[in-house]
Amino acid sequence: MSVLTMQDTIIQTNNVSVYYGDKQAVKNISMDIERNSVTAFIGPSGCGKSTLLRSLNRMNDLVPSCRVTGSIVVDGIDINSQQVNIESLRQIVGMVFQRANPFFKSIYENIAFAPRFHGMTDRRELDELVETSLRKAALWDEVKDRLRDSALSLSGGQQQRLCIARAIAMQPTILLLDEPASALDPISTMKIEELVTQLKEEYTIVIVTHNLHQAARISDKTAFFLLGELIEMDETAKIFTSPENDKTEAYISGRFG
Ligand SMILES: Nc1ncnc2c1ncn2[C@@H]1O[C@H](COP(=O)(O)OP(=O)(O)OP(=O)(O)O)[C@@H](O)[C@H]1O
Repeated sequence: MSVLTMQDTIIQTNNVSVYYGDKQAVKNISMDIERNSVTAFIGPSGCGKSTLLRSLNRMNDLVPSCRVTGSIVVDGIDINSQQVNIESLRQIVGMVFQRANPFFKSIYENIAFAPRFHGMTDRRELDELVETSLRKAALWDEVKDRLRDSALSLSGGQQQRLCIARAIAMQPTILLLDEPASALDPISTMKIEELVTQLKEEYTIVIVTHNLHQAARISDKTAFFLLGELIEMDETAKIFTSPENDKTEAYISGRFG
């Protein structure tokens, strides 16, 4: 492997399995994810996409029955090592969930709350961070005159972009998006898709989606999962036009799932 290739890999999973109690939800997954790319996880419901995604920032730690084996290296750090500080990890690897979950606070506070908690107290610095984060999440123009309004006064699509802005404010390297547009109308979905395409200039994005058209539109690489196994991962164009595996072909052509 060339040095350049190694530098380009920002997430490397090696033989990762995830169990809920005795049940194995993710089976021996080894994959490389490139820096500043969009990778889509696709596959039928229950195939382990979200479970694998959540293991990339140790969100599964919150599930007592959950156990992860194998190694996951993120930006050179073995994230399952005892020494890893989970808060720092989640700062590097931000996450946005299917249902927008803004805090019951103002639009401004949704962005400023965590950075302030982590020590940024200068008002001007916080103002700047709020503006930059909202701009990057393509929400600034819609909310700049109502920053003190409750985040809950925003539409569902705006709330989801606010959650993306909130994740961006922590200056992550990687953004994990778990079906971020599945609860949104087509226009809000389009905005999220445009946003993902812009954000990959600065961040590495891994997105779980049920929407195959969405995966085809916005991702560089696509990984197809079935019953906890990674069946095939390749350039998105290849997965959707000439996949190697018959099961991938059957799934993308709508024959099951
Ligand atoms: N907290 C949990 N406790 C026990 N089992 C779980 C838990 N979360 C997920 N599972 C099981 O693990 C398997 C994989 O679930 P996961 O949510 O990762 O799949 P998915 O591909 O993301 O599905 P979907 O597309 O429906 O969100 C499923 O069988 C599911 O029932």
